[in-house]
Amino acid sequence: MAPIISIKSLSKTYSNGFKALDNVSFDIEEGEILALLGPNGAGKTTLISIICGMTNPSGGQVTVSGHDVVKDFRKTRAEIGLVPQELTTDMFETVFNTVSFSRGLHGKSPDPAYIEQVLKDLSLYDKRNNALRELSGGMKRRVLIAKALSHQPRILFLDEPTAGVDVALRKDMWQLVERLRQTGVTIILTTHYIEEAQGIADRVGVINRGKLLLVEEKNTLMRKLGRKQLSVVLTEPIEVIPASLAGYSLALGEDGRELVYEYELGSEDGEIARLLLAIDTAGLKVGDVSTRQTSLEDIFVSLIGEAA
Ligand SMILES: Nc1ncnc2c1ncn2[C@@H]1O[C@H](COP(=O)(O)OP(=O)(O)OP(=O)(O)O)[C@@H](O)[C@H]1O
Repeated sequence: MAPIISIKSLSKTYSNGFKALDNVSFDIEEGEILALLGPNGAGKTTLISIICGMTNPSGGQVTVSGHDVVKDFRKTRAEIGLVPQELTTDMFETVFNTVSFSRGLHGKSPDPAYIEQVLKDLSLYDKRNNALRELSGGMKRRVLIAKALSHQPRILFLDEPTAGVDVALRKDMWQLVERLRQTGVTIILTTHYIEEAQGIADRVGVINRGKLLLVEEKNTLMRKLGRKQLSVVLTEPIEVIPASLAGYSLALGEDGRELVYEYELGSEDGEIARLLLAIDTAGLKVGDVSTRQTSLEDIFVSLIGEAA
């Protein structure tokens, strides 16, 4: 199947000479959830702005459903909903009118029943006749999402949707993303809450200083770069690791009570049992054992560190 979004050799140099994107190429498949990760200033918003036709690229091309985002702006923009980081709209307008108006801007005929449903889905229905200035920060965030969904887009961009929102709203947002995924909407999100991306994304892209470092299936990435740690707490401290355990790459904790063993995911077949037996044979008494798995955040931090 042809990708829904295709990005080829995309570059962006701002008028002040700053290169925000450098030769970025990748495809986005219909129906997937892609998490774009990167530190502040990496170029994520610039990339999203170009795909949404709000910023012109300096080089390269982006197509949405086969249409060029610059030449066929109206066609491509109609397929996209964008949830920006901030609400910039008339604060005296009501919630319902704001969202309805957004639908009209994308050239769709009015559909009050659909707008009502969107407001209900986002727990905004009770506030439909309130002016935006009367809403809390969290509710304004919900209005941003309602606006982005007002014209039934096939693609939804969420730029930092959960930054600065409370736990309940974050949960609601991820549930909404999950519901939209089930209806076949393609979702691209940026977030600094990497553990949330780990939970919801099908694929992960990492951008740093305008360059795409990788884009990969989340599970493949976790398998390739993920590691596990086994921590064995001893009842009595030791000064050195016994020679009989030299075959295992063990690290001894500072207090001499903890042996840490790192291994690759998927390679644990029988190895842990052998190690525990070897520890016992070496005369060490085990008080506690625990494991820890590398998170997407650990992988992200090491990727960004390597690229620095
Ligand atoms: N209009 C502009 N003119 C000049 N430089 C810009 C402009 N817009 C963005 N930049 C610069 O381009 C770089 C990328 O910015 P961008 O907003 O795309 O990053 P980001 O990855 O979205 O960051 P964040 O996570 O902080 O939102 C930054 O260094 C930023 O200062």
